[in-house]
Amino acid sequence: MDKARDTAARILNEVNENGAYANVALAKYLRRFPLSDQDRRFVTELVYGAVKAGGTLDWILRRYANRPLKKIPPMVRQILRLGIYQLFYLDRVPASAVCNTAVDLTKKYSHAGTAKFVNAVLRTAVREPERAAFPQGKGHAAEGLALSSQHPYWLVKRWIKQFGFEETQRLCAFDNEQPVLSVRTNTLKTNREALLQKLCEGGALAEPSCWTPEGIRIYAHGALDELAPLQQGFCQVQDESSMLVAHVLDPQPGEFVIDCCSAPGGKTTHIAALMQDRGHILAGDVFDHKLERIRENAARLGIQSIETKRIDAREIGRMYPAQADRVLVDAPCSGLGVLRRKPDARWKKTAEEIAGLPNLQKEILNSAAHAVKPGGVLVYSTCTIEPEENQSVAETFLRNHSEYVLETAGQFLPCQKRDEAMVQLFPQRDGTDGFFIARFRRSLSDAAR
Ligand SMILES: C[S@@+](CC[C@H](N)C(=O)[O-])C[C@H]1O[C@@H](n2cnc3c(N)ncnc32)[C@H](O)[C@@H]1O
Repeated sequence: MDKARDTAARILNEVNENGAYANVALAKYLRRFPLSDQDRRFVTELVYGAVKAGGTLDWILRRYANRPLKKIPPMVRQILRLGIYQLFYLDRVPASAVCNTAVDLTKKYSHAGTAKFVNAVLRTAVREPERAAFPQGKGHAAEGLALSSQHPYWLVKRWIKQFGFEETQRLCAFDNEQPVLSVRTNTLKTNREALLQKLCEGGALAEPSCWTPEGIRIYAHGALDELAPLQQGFCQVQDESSMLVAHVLDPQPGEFVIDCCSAPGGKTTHIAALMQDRGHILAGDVFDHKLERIRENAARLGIQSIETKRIDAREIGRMYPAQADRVLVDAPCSGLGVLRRKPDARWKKTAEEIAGLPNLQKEILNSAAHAVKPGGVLVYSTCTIEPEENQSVAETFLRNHSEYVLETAGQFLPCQKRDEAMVQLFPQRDGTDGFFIARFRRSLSDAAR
């Protein structure tokens, strides 16, 4: 029995059938079922590859399977997806090995008839690959792009409306790139030069980020749990564009700051560092188990000024009326600006789910507005590129809150200032994760209504 493919199929089953996150399921199985280093790498490649190619693999599979995929038992479906992935996307595995191992594996999970079916599907795919040629030409461009770039068709159509075809092509290509690991120097313990030196001495290939004074891009590194400076609290894993948010908030030592949607604490711990760990940061989130992650991060980084609390951000204004110097709303969002970092995310999102988000975002922002002191600052950020969750939410907020003015967020960017009042970073234009940041100031005289 091929242990690597068996493990990969079971992980895929957790992700596709039980909604598990790919990285979490992968880590769990690799811990539970020890494999050789070579097999671990193969399983990782199979799982991430097949998860990212999700809908495209199913489209290919439908060209060869004579029954609806829903009618195929779940484990057999995963085995077929893995088989198709290896045949169409991995050159180095011989086709006969792909078919034989898939058939053997099917016998473990199903009966001989199903094994025959799997054999027929995969061998036909080997003999007639042209059946799976993606549609192209007039009227098929969007579908062809969706299939070849491994993105859902609805999303590609939506982006083509927003950006045009060529920019959508570049955006999808960006999502498929290998993301660079970026870390933020913990300035409470060290400085960027010293950290860069430590990282390089440890064998990493790293360079300073051009977006923030604390950011570092790491191109080559071993396992994260063996990256000593990270374990010792000299840095925090955080995306470069996400590091801009705390700079736009611009917190000062001694202040009371509320971070409403704060887990796992990337921005909260950055805020604490900018405040030199002096003052009080209330880090709220609706999920208890996520608050634990903030406490772990704060302890590792040596931060004292953060208090975590389970709070629905829609209640924050009522609980802390006009009390905070600054409030950050890093809102729950569709995350469409960070798809390259989450191979499973693109297939889990739906247009309906996204349509429901602006209401929640507006409610949170409305409530947060009441928690800001007169003269204080409110920042709204998301990691998406959808105008409905970004500019529209900010504009509605301004219409309903005449006690707030919009400030020029672009002027608070630490390294590359912009004239934009609301900052929107696009992967295909800026080469970073997609991020949105707006900054509002409450007038000194008015009370929020
Ligand atoms: C974009 S993430 C925050 C990331 C975090 N700020 C960071 O930098 O590490 C959004 C967070 O909002 C939380 N959330 C969702 N709905 C919420 C609500 N109604 N009130 C408070 N937090 C909420 C989610 O649990 C999630 O942790």
